[in-house]
Amino acid sequence: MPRFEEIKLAGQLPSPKGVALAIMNLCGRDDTTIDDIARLVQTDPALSGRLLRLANTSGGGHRPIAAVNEALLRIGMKAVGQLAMGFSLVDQFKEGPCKAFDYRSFWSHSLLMALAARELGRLTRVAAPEDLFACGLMANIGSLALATAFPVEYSALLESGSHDPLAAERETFGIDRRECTLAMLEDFGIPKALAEPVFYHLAPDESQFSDASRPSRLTWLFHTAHHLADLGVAAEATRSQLAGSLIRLGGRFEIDADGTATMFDRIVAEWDQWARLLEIPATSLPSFERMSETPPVAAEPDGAASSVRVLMVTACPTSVTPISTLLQSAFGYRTYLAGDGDEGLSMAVAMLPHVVVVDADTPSASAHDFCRRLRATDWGKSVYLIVMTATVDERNFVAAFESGADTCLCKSLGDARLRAAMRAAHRYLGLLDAWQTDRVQLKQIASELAVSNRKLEQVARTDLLTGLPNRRGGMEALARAWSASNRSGEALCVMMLDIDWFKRINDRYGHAFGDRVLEQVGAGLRSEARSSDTLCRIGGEEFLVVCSGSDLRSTMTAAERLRRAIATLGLVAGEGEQVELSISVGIAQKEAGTSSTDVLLGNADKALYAAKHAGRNRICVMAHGKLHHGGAPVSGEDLTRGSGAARPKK
Ligand SMILES: Nc1nc2c(ncn2[C@@H]2O[C@H](COP(=O)(O)OP(=O)(O)OP(=O)(O)O)[C@@H](O)[C@H]2O)c(=O)[nH]1
Repeated sequence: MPRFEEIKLAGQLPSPKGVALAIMNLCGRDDTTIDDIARLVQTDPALSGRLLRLANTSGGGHRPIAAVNEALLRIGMKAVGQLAMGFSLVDQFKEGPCKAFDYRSFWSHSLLMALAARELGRLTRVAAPEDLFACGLMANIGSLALATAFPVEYSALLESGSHDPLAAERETFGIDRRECTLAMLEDFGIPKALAEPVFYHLAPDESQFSDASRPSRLTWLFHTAHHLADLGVAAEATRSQLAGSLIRLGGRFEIDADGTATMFDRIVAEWDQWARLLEIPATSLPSFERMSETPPVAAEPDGAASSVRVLMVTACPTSVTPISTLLQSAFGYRTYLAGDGDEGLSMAVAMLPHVVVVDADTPSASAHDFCRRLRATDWGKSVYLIVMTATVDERNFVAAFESGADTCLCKSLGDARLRAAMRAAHRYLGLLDAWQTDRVQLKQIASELAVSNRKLEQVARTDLLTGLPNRRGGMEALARAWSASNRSGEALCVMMLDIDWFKRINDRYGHAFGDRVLEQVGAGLRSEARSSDTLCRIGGEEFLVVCSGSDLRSTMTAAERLRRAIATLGLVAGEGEQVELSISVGIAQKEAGTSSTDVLLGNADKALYAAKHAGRNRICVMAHGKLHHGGAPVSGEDLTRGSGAARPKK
C-alpha cells in the first residue's frame, strides 16, 4: 500500500470538519445547486464573511455584493468547496503538538502565497484566481501533514537542520512533504492540472512541462507566489536580494519592476486584512521599493566595514588570495568564492554582488563565457567586473575587455598597484550607488505624480457637490454606451432630469440649502437608479441617466421610480419647514434615425422641455420623432405621472 494511504488510514492527516466537510461533500455531487450550498455556508458566519470578502476583492470592477449566494456564483462552486476546506484547516491547525513546527508562521506564509497566486492569476489569466487562491493556501500542506502525523519525529527532523530536508523526510517517513502535498490535494478533489504544478513549484526546472505550456506557466506562477511569500516573511538582511529575484521572476509574466512593486504592495495590504480575518500573524512591511533598495556603499573605503559584496570566480582560490585579502582588509568588502562559471552565475543571481573578480586562467574559455552571461543579466550589467590573468599580454587583455570586463589585472600585481586599481572600482561603486539612489527617488516621484494625475483626472470627471460624474464624465459614459450599443445592437436610452422650481428654493432658503437639496437629490437618485445605469450631474439642477441595454418601456419604469423617490424625499428647511420637491424627466431612445449622441441628448432635452411645459413633476418621451405626453409609464400608455409643480409650501 502506498505510504500516503497508510498514513491516511491511520487517521493522522489534517482534514476538514463540520460545515466545511459537508460543503465539500455537497460540492462533489452533480445535483447540488448554489442555493443548497449557500444555505449550508450561511450556518457558518465566519465562512460566510470570508467568502464574501473573497468575492468582493476578486477584481474586475464588479459591484459589491452582500448576499452569500451571489458570492458563491462569483467564486464558482468547485472553488467554494476547496476554500471551505482550506479555511477549516487554518482554523483547526493554528497550534499543534509538533514543537519545532511554527503553525502560525506556516499559515501566514501560506496565506501570503494564496493571495499572490490569486493576484498572478488575475494578471496572467492562466487559471481562475479563486482556484489559485485555494491551491496557494494548501501548496505546502504536506509539511503540516507530516507535523500532524509524526509530531515528535518531525520536530526532531526540523531541529536537526538537515541540508536536504526532502531526502531526510523520505528516509524517516517514507514520503516527503511535496509527495504528501500532491496526494492530499488530489484527495481533496483538486484537479491534477493544478495539483501537479503545485508539486513542482519548489523546483520548476525538475518538471518535464514544455516551456510556455499551461502547466509550465502554472508551475512558475506558484513558484513566484512562493517566492513572494518568502520575501514577505524574510529577515530584513535578505529582503533586498529576494526582492531582486522577485523582479526577475515577474519578468517571466511580462510584469516589469514597477508592476512587481505595485503588485507586491497590494498583496501585502490584503495579507494584513486577511490575516486579521483568519487570526494569524502578518508582518508589517515597508514598501517594495524600500525593500529592494541595495545597501549603500561606504564613502571612506580604507579599513572601514562595508556592505560591498565581491564574488570571486576561480578554480584555484590561492591564485586570487592577494586581491581577496586586500579587498577584505583594506576596503572592508565581503568576499565569496565560486568554483566555476556555472556556480558563479547561480551565486550571482542569489547574492547580487557589487564586484565580480574572474580568474581567466582556469579555464579561460569558461571564464570569458561567464563574463558574457553575467553581462546579459539585469544585475550583471552594472557589476564592476575584474578579470585577472597570470600575464596581461595583448591577447588576454583584448579578450577580457571583449567579454565585458571593466578592467584586466595581473595576478602578480603588487599591493600598492592593486590598491590603486581598486580605488577606481570603489569610485565606480560610489557613483553607481548615487545613481541608484537618484533612480529610486525619481521612481518615487514618478509614481507619486502618476497617483496625483489619476486623482486629478478623477476629480476632473466628478461633480464635487454630489460625488457623481460631472458633464465631462457623463458625456464620456454616454460615448462608451453609444459605441457598445453600436457593436452589440443592444437598446440605449437616456433620461434628462431637472429639479422643478429650483430657483424658488434658492431664493427662499438660500444657496446653501439649495446645495443640500442637490446633494440629497443626487443621493436619492443614486440609490434608486439601477446598477447598470450611469447617473451624472451635468449642470446646475440637471441630471443625466445613461441607460445601457434598456428599452423604452423599462427606462420609463425606472424614470417613474426616480420621480417617485424624489417626490417622497421629504426635506426639512431651517425652521422645520417641509419642502416638497419634484423632478421632470425627458426620455429619448437610440433609434435608426438617431445619428449621434448629440441628437439623442437633444431629443431627451425636447422631451424634458415638454414635461416642464406640461406642468412639471412628470415624464415625457421622445420616440419615433414624436413627443408623448399622457399614459402611464408602466402600462406604456399614460406617460404622465403626478400633478402640480413642486415648490416650497407657501
Ligand atoms: N444652490 C445652487 N443653485 C444652483 C446651482 N447651480 C445652479 N443653481 C441655480 O439653479 C437655478 C435654476 O433655475 P431655473 O433654470 O430658472 O429653473 P427652475 O427654477 O428649476 O425652474 P424649472 O426648471 O423651469 O422648473 C438657478 O437659480 C441657479 O442659480 C448650484 O450648484 N447650487
